[in-house]
Amino acid sequence: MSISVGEIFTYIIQIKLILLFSFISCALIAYVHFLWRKRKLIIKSWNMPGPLNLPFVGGAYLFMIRPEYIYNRLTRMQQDYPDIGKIWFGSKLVYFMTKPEYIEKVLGSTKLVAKSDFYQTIIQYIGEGLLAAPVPKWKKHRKIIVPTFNQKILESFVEVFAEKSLILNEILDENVGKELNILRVLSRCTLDILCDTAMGLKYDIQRENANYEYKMDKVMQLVFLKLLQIWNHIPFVWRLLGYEKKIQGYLKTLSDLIDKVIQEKLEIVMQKKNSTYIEEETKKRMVFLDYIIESNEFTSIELRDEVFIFLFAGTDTTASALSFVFAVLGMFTDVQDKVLEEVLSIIGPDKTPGFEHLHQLHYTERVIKETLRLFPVGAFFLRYVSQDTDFGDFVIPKSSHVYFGLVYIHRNPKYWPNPLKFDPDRFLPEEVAKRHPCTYIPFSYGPRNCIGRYYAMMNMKVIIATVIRKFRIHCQYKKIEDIKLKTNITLRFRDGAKVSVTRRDMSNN
Ligand code: HEM
Repeated sequence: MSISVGEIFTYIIQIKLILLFSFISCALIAYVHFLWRKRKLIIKSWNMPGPLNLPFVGGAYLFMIRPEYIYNRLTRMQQDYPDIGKIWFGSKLVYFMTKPEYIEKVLGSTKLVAKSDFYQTIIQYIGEGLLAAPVPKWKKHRKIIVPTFNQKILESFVEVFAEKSLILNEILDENVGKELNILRVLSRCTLDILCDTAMGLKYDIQRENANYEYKMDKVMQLVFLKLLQIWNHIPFVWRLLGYEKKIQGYLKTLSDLIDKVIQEKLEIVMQKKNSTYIEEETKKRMVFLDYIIESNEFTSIELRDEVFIFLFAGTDTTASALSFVFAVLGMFTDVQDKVLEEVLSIIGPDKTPGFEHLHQLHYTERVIKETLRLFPVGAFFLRYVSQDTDFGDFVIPKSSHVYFGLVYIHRNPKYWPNPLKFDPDRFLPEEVAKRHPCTYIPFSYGPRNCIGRYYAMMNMKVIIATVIRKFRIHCQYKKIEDIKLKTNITLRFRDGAKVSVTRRDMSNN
């Protein structure tokens, strides 16, 4: 029996129709299943405003744009839905809030300390250190780590901040008059400082050319892409695009540094154990890594994860914040002159900055705070809502997530009049007292806030004081509006910092 060409054609059409029908049916069943599984969240969040959600992807289609524009879109979303809004990101219900009272309710709670599932990507590549750790581990580790940054220990770090800032000055001196990649120079400096202070190991990272900061930046860019571009959640697509190979390549160099840090430290600890005489000096220099090793509470993987998270959270953030401070000082010469004047009057023209000086640098501190208001380098973070939480007018249901985007929170005209004006006096104590504490949260807020905030402030003051006495800082941007932002987890200049330095003639500054 022979089959005609026409019949073959009809069969093919029929098979195609069956396949199409099966596909649509499967998609429909999957979608109904999704709606059924998420019914409680859907019903409870029904009246909350937010952008249009499409089946399967929710509002994630909004982020199908060039990565450098994603943060702007997130900021616009906060602006479009004042106080609070919601978006479905795939199967995740995410609230974004800007009203300080709401923010306080979440961040101030001792019950809502879990990080959102979005941190799984951080865990996958950087590990389960404090920043992303699940709650039981976080509680145990935070209790051990907090005392390793107490005032006495911080005080002993000032000497290192100053010593490493002098190397930074040498590097700046070699680059006088050139437009610098200031973020890179500062990242090397803060990494050098962190290895010496928190890890107790002396390296010469500022002079070495290992490019740790470059690779860390790349890792963060890729983590950010994986977080916010939903197709990257599919492992096959992520690999196909070549991102897995790239990120593993960058991670290799960072892993080598972490292994080196831990290996050297363990050797020192062993030597100490085997020696009957422990020098007073060694005892005095016990720091973060010594304490966590000697606590015997960390497995080798946990130790590695904590070192990694501190190398990232403690260096990239501070360097990024400083790069914005430098840009601001370069843009507003009157502010720069006032900072210099304060540094000269409190520390003097040549004296090494000491702990006793730092709390007297009031104006410098206000400049740093105002910079962190406009450029909150820990640009966003998320929490997981582990129980229904009543906000009076509405309830945020269990199993949803909350997104905090700091640029909009810090530039919200409702709480910050003339928000783009750079005005350090917003941080005079009497002005601060007028505001709700959650209008300004550069170091987050509540029990899971930044563990290194005092360290960071002291580190920044020493670096600024050291640099400003030797160099005049210049920046090509003229006003805050000119600085376009992007983020790779931490905040960055979209078009570079455009900062340069010239030597200061101290006879007329
Ligand atoms: C200007 C500098 C810094 C800024 C703006 C900053 C900002 C932040 C923010 C916003 C968070 C909360 C992140 C989240 O909830 O996901 C955080 C957490 C954290 N920061 Fe910082 N940080 C800075 C410097 C540092 C330094 C110097 C260290 C360490 C020496 C550090 C260590 C950490 C750690 C370990 C966490 C996680 C805390 C926890 O979950 O318990 N940070 N930081």
